[in-house]
Amino acid sequence: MKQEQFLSVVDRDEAERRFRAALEPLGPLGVEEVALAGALGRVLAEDIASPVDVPGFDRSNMDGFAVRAEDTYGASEQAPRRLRCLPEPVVMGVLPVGEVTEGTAMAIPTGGVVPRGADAVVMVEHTRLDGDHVLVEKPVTPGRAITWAGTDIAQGEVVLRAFDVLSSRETGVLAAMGVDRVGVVRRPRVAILSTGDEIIRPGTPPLPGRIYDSNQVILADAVREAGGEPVPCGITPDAPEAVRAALLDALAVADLVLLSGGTSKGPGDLNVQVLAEVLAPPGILAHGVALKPGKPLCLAASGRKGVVVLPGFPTSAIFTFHEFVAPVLRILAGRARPARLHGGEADGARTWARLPVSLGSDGGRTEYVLVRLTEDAEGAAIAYPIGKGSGSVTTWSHADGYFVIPREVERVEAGERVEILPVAGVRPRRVDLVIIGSHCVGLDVVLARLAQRGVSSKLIAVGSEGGLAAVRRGECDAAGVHLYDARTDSYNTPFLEGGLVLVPGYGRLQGVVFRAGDARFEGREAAEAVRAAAQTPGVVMINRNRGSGTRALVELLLEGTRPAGYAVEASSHHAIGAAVAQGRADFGVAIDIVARERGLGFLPVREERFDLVVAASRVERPGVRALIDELASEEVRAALRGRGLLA
Ligand SMILES: Nc1nc2c(c(=O)[nH]1)N[C@H]1C(S)=C(S)[C@@H](COP(=O)(O)OP(=O)(O)OC[C@H]3O[C@@H](n4cnc5c(N)ncnc54)[C@H](O)[C@@H]3O)O[C@H]1N2
Ligand code: MOO
Repeated sequence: MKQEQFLSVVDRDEAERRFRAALEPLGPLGVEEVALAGALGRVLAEDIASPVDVPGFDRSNMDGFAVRAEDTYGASEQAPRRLRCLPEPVVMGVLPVGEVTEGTAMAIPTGGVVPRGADAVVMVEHTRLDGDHVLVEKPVTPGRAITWAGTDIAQGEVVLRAFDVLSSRETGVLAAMGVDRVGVVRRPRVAILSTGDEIIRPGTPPLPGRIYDSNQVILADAVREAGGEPVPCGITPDAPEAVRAALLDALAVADLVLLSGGTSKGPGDLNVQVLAEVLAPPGILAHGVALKPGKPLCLAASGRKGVVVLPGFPTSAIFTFHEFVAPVLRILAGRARPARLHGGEADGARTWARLPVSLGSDGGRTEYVLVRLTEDAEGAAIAYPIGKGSGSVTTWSHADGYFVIPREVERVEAGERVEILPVAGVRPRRVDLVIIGSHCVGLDVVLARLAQRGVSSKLIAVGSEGGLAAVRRGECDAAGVHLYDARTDSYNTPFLEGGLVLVPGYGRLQGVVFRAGDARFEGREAAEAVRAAAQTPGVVMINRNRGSGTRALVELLLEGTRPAGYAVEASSHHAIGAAVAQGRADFGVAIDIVARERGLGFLPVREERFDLVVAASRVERPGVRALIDELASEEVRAALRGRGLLA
């Protein structure tokens, strides 16, 4: 099959308009009856009027005696009223046969039916027994300790309304009215199909070049959250026949069909062509939408059944799901709320935040930038863009919200204010400790300990320099840094200035990593091995990004040489480990933990310091105090050593 260009890239709102128009009239699906036991989370399809009074009878609220209030007037401990006890007490669950008349009382339990003639209940604590009489020591007014029939719910009263979502509060009320089956809106069935030769199921062993199917899971659960019922359809290879067969099956069972992947321009991106062949009119409505993430999105319909090919990249897939699909699902499920995720009316909390960094945008595409929020010293919100790209799976799960860069805007400057819109299902929460900077496994150890102590934290990974800048601007409590100063040949301390305090962290052993058994490195001394490798034809290195502490070390070892691979700059220790393990490079510089985790050879060079930098003005904050205490504690230092760190 030949590759075709995107039909035409349309505006976001135009794409949505076409999709909605094709599905019209759009409203809740039909009604189905379910047992109360399975009604949680369902949407009521009808108003519920109570078939009974609740309570169904005048009920005593106390253990005591049913009396005529007027017989107790004037009673006191000194001068109690003496009433004759009727021989038959009220029995739970049974209508009393006797009657309370002037000068008499009937023993009654809490929840018992108030007998004829009585208009109040005296609690047992205010009475004494005297043979077959009861002495009442306190007067009661009519109605005292009685709940009258129908005062909680009157028969015929509408208690729950159509489109109420049933939570435990509502199901309890239904039970109290004796209702055990309810009419609810049928849940839209959403078929979910992942496509791609490289996609494998979670739970199977990892394979080189393969990717776990995360879209299927996040989409299925997002469908549930929107009130739908996912119909997982598994993984289909990039083969038109396979996709066609799976699509036909999906169309037969579902109210809406979602595919992910295979919608851009690669040779395996055939899904849209299969759609074009298989779908009944109107077919494809938009393929290519001017937004980021999500450009290759394809919106289609087969009859009035929506069919959507979401981009394969996880962030793009879930973002476009929430933009275009979830609102439709909520309507079908009877859960529609009037406001859209963005635009016009408010939907959840909206806030403004300041951007700490400048940001370029493609222009020509509406760009959605997912952010993590923190606060500056004055409590103003700061929005850190999560710059991991559409292929990231953690961007969505880390995001506290997002902002929109309109099509015509090509750059947003540091310091500009942006409007933060909520990410579906997320309520930004305050944490006790915000750390911005470089990430390290050791930091995970410390933060896990803090969590056990009830100290919540948020880590925004922007690298050492970004962290230092953030702590200077007062945007966080601490920065994790490993910054090398060549002039003093030392770490971190030279970068401290007025108002910043160093909290000692730990060391990480840096060295040369290579595939175990490689005679060019095995058993040699690091500097000498790199010197020789740099002269050997065919040896390929992998470099670190400029500005990183490790890069400075690489330069030192290379002594001005530029072996093959020098221009390839990975941005983390793990990336160095992967490149060497997978044979894309023969050596690189990383920390020994990476070598150990991947079974690589390691030639030690020197220790790098990972410390925390705190603003002096924040040292006494409880979260920061706890961080300092934990880092100094012997348990944490032992745990750090256990992870191979020098503590
Ligand atoms: N030459 C061009 N290439 C690309 C363009 C373009 O305009 N011209 N658009 C880019 C954009 S933007 C996006 S977004 C991606 C989307 O591509 P597809 O929707 O065709 O998705 P795939 O190529 O199949 O996969 C992309 C990526 O996502 C991974 N993936 C796929 N399915 C899953 C899944 N179920 N779970 C987890 N991850 C999944 C897949 O392995 C790929 O890594 O195209 C750009 N390319
Ligand atoms: O649209 Mo893609 O989602 O930008 O990466």
